[in-house]
Amino acid sequence: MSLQAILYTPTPPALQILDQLKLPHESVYVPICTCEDAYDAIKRMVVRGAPAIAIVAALALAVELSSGGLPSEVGESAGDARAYVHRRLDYLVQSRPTAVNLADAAGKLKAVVSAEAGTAEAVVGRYVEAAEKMLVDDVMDNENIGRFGAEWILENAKVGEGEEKGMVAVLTHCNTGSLATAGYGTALGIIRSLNSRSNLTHIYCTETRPYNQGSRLTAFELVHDKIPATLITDSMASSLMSLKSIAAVIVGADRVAANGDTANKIGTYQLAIVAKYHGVKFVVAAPTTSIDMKTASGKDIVIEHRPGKEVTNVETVATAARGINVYNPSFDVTPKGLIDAIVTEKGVAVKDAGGDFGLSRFF
Ligand SMILES: CSC[C@H]1O[C@H](OP(=O)(O)O)[C@H](O)[C@@H]1O
Repeated sequence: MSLQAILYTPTPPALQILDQLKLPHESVYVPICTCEDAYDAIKRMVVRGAPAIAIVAALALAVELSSGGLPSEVGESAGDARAYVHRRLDYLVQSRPTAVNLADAAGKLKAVVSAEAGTAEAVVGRYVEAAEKMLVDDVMDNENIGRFGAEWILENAKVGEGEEKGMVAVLTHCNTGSLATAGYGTALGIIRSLNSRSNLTHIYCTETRPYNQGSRLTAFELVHDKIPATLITDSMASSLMSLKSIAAVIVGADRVAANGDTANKIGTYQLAIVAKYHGVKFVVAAPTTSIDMKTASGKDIVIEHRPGKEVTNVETVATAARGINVYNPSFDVTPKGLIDAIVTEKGVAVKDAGGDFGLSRFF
């Protein structure tokens, strides 16, 4: 049975998320009944992953509207309903700033309700229908990313010879699987596709300090799926690429700027530098919901900084000297020059002779 970060039923309207702060030790689902529940869960990273947080936010409002309808103080007109939906989405978008998926979903949902000229009930109905479609679409997008990414790597990366003819070993960072999306995953979706085609010899996953998405979540998914995998600390990645034949580094994205610069989990940028040095392909897996054509380049991407306790503590145990200052940016930006391919559900973008990814063709 595949792992699911998000459980949703339309009737009765109910949303539950897997508490990722408790993984890998416990698999506990927690109910999300209101936008406040969703905001808190996203902020505290009970649920995380660029696509997953967008879908949880969208469905939380769907459950809130389906369960209790519009609050009495909102009014009964379609205009009142539209304004209320806009306000709730604006609130949810503030929960985490770097991943564009949340703002992208909010913008699309606002457009849907703004186009509904009927009654307040019709506005609510259109919203719920559009939010539910995001859950379904994300899985299909990830399966397409998996297929396109596996094909590109096998055609363009250093594949094995002899006994490992046509096979590849790859490295991934953070968690981009079923625990970061509605299912299957983006970068991990490519890895699942390589594995299902029997073209994967091994995957190395980084621990991904300080939240440990790699050791706690990606390792959990790979063991669950019985995919041959090895966990390394973040500091081992350059040595691994110097000693092992790694065909590609495959990572996710929180926000791909219009020029291809990519914000992703902290530590991604240094992996791209090391990959370039060792001639290893560097592949970004990003649904078009992670591409922000309104942000020109990486320098314009807001980087979330998180509490120092994520660095000084492992769960409740303090491991750092009390009183030390902490620098804890949750993301960094990899410049487009270090990226060989951006794999979307609509196809693979590579740079032209002028260094342009031409991402506008996907919109
Ligand atoms: C397909 S998930 C994309 C992206 O989201 C993760 O960030 P976080 O765990 O802080 O939500 C990570 O950067 C993944 O690469």
